[in-house]
Amino acid sequence: MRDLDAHVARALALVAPLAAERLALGGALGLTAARDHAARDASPPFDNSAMDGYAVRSADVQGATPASPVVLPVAGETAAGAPPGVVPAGHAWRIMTGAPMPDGADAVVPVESTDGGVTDVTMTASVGEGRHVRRAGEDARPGDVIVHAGQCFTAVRAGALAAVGVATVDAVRAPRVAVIATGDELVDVGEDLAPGQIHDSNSVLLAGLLRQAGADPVVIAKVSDRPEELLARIAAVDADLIVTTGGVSVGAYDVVKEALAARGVEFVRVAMQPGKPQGLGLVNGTPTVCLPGNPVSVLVSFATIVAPMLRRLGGDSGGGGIVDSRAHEAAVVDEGWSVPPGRRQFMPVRFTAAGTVVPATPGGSGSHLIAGLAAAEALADVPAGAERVAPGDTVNLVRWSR
Ligand SMILES: Nc1nc2c(c(=O)[nH]1)N[C@H]1C(S)=C(S)[C@@H](COP(=O)(O)OP(=O)(O)OC[C@H]3O[C@@H](n4cnc5c(N)ncnc54)[C@H](O)[C@@H]3O)O[C@H]1N2
Ligand code: MOO
Repeated sequence: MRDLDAHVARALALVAPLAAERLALGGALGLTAARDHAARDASPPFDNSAMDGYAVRSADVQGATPASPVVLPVAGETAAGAPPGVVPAGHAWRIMTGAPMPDGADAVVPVESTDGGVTDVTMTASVGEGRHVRRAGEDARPGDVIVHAGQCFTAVRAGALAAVGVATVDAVRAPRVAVIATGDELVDVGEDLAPGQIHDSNSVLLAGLLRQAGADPVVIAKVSDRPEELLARIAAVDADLIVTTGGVSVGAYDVVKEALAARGVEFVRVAMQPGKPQGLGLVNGTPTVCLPGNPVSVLVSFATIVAPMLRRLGGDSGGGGIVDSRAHEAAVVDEGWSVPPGRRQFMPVRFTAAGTVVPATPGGSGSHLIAGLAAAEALADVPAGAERVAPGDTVNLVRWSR
């Protein structure tokens, strides 16, 4: 059996980063930055107040207490969105959160420490210089790199770029992926099941996993166990990656193996559970991954083999391992389970209220337990050689979307 890391290395050797394209910021969500993206504007763009209150020269309110308040005339006011005013010495300036500091002021007295006056204001607390003032550029200065090449444009990073005035970005285009489920037993969800039939859930699962990973599932198809049908479907595909499910094992009707073994795909057994039977190769020049049919095996194979390929296609330079090298996570196990001999195990787990993990499906690791998988929040990555995972053990976690 082939070691999983060796298999992933071969998978990564099949793919190379795709070209970049210029996009509006909002259209780049989930894609990878093709270059560093720097701030155009400062954040904050100007000195402004962190509080509703009064901008003052801090020296003018020194020593103010409830017992000996300081009274200052109010020279004017600024709301957020208005240009800054000018506060003369010995005066206060009414100001709202986010409004620009008036020239002359160096601190803000919150309204709670005043009587809220509009012509004169009584201050019952002093403030130090700079208090409650948000300085221009303290968050970012023009030219500061906000998103680095190779990082994903997440919602948070898009928000950060918007704040510093970046409206257009260069992103690696989304990988175009064809999903082909195989099996005579498959019918679309929404249709009634005749005896022996099951709903094609792998297509739905894979298309969703691809979307969540920032890829574009351009083909979502299901074919029968006839090799000609599979080959015709593949011949019509224009994609960066083909992912098939089912038909890779040792059964009499293992269509994928039958059709693709002589066309560039190598079928191997990988030392993991689930997901042992796997195929990998170039079909008509297109990187092709053939996953087993069991739905839990599909999820595990996606997280361990397909996701790193998508990251490489998307230009991610981050190591190319199973897990994004910057996203390691671990958890303590609350309820143990057994581990198959000689195979690295990926157990679907869910979190307890205490932050520990337990198997997501009662009874453990059946690779057909797709409905039970709805409770899963992560995969516990258990090294080969362990006999059991016991309560109190720490396990590494693998996620399947970013
Ligand atoms: N004699 C042996 N039998 C099996 C072995 C083995 O080593 N020796 N390995 C088992 C393991 S492990 C796996 S995993 C499966 C892999 O089988 P295939 O990839 O050939 O997949 P199928 O036989 O086509 O399907 C397996 C299972 O999954 C269901 N399935 C398939 N496609 C879908 C779909 N699109 N949506 C939902 N469910 C699907 C299918 O009905 C089967 O129940 O082989 C074991 N057998
Ligand atoms: O290796 Mo199979 O993938 O156990 O279900």
